[in-house]
Amino acid sequence: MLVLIAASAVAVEVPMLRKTLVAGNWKMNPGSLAEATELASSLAAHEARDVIVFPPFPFAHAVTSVLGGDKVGSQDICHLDTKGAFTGEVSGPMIAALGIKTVLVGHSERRVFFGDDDDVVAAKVKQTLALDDVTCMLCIGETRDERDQGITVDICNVQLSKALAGIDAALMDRVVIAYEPVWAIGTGLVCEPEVAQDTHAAIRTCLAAIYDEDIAANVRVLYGGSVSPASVDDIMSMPDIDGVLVGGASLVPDSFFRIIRFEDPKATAIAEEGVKNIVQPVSA
Ligand SMILES: O=C(CO)COP(=O)(O)O
Repeated sequence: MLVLIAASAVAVEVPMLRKTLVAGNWKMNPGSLAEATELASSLAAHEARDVIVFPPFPFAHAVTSVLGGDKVGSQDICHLDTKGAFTGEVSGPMIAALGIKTVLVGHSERRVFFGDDDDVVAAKVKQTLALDDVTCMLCIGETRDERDQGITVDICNVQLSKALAGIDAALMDRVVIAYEPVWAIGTGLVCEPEVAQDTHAAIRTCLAAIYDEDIAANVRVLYGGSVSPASVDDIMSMPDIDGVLVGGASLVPDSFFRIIRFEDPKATAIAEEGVKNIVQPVSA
């Protein structure tokens, strides 16, 4: 994706830069409200980049008070467009009432342990995007068995196509994809950066087929699965990886801070290239 910048009466091309995003999925952690607010408070000082944390529902209000709704996400959303007798469910409007601006949908733990199939995931995407100004972070990814069978891209394509069925192109600026190979989650087995890059590129190809090249180039695609301070820089050096969705390491402040401060060679290179282009002299 290239954008035109007018400088000194010439239009020069610089690559479009997708904004990076680091997200921490706390899952069913930490064990107390005091720990949750302490974790949130320690993060409040680290605002250099886009960062979002997903606390458990009962802690969401307190964490939002510390960090603000822009930096807090909901781990789930009810797939139904209603209120009423649905014990344990949390609706979109309830989430929005907290000022939360991002909802995680389709995490493999929801798919595997709580039966969120592709239809439920699609309904949750719809409920999220029906909320004003709320982003849907849609998780997709293959199991070990599916990778071994060589069907990783097929699985991602099916999950993407089904989750986004009926979602208008105009809403895609409120969708972030999180590619999380199931076998890499919580196992310490990070997907090799080049291997993850191939899948991210395939995800963009799929988005281009569903929508168009522009949307494919602009949607942020994050990687998740055993991301750590040791692996984040290599992962983030890949051209189609725009951020990371972190589980375990997001609960350890020093680890998460290091992840937030990942080295960003793409931004540096693009910034330098942009400056070079913008100062290029006008030829006679
Ligand atoms: O599932 C994840 C984030 O949603 C990844 O978890 P881990 O970083 O603990 O592997």
